[in-house]
Amino acid sequence: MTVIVLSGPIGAGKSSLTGILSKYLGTKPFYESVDDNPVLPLFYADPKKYAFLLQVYFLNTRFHSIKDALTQDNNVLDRSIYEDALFFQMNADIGRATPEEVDTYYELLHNMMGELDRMPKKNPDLLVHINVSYDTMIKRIQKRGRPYEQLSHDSTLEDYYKRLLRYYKPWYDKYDYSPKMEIDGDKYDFMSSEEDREIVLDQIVDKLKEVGKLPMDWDKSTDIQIEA
Ligand SMILES: Nc1ncnc2c1ncn2[C@@H]1O[C@H](COP(=O)(O)OP(=O)(O)O)[C@@H](O)[C@H]1O
Ligand SMILES: Nc1nc2c(ncn2[C@H]2C[C@H](O)[C@@H](COP(=O)(O)O)O2)c(=O)[nH]1
Repeated sequence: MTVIVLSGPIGAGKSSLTGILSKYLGTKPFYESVDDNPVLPLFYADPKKYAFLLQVYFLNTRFHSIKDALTQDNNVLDRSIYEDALFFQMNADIGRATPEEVDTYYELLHNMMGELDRMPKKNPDLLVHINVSYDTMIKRIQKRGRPYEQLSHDSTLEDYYKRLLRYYKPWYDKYDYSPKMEIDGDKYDFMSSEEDREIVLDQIVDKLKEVGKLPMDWDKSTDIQIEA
């Protein structure tokens, strides 16, 4: 079984690359709950009131996805559970959670991570992190068009998004649950450019070979079989 998780800020291209990668590798994609998430619009309308509820909602759905993913042979998840605390910590730091909510959240997270430790596969095999600049992030958020995420909807989101990018750098540097790699999301348009898509897929395949999850002689013409 091979588990690949994507990470990166809002609009970085995680869901898009999850779809591309899982199709390419012949594995199952797992997406985080966004369009069917009833708390997300409430959070953007009143972050202080809903930050804790949203975090618990996401933690719960991420946990479900991980459990589902572990019943499949190989899979790609569009966001890691390890980013959960990053989001909540940032929201707490800007006063959107009470100390009691912070304590309860960390206790819950700790309990859930403890459950993960008991699962047949504790950690992913590879984390693929998509780096984007603020400008790219905003362009992609606009392109995707969820109304409540737009700067035109709420100008304070500029500070929120810039802050989020600042939290990601140390988070990625510290991440050590699995091998990891970065994709340059500013440089490669893996959505519209076939050439860029190939470059990015090659980078991921090379890393999977390096960490022993694909045979060294594997190439695109071979039947796609991720090594157990
Ligand atoms: N590398 C890329 N180049 C150009 N457009 C992209 C790229 N990655 C994603 N997009 C576009 O940006 C938007 C956000 O991508 P998405 O995959 O939903 O991001 P995320 O899941 O990280 O929030 C979508 O409209 C998608 O088509
Ligand atoms: N407060 C939090 N917001 C979160 C979290 N995970 C995702 N999100 C938000 C950010 C986006 O508006 C939306 C989807 O995220 P994408 O990166 O997939 O675009 O959900 C979280 O843990 N806390």
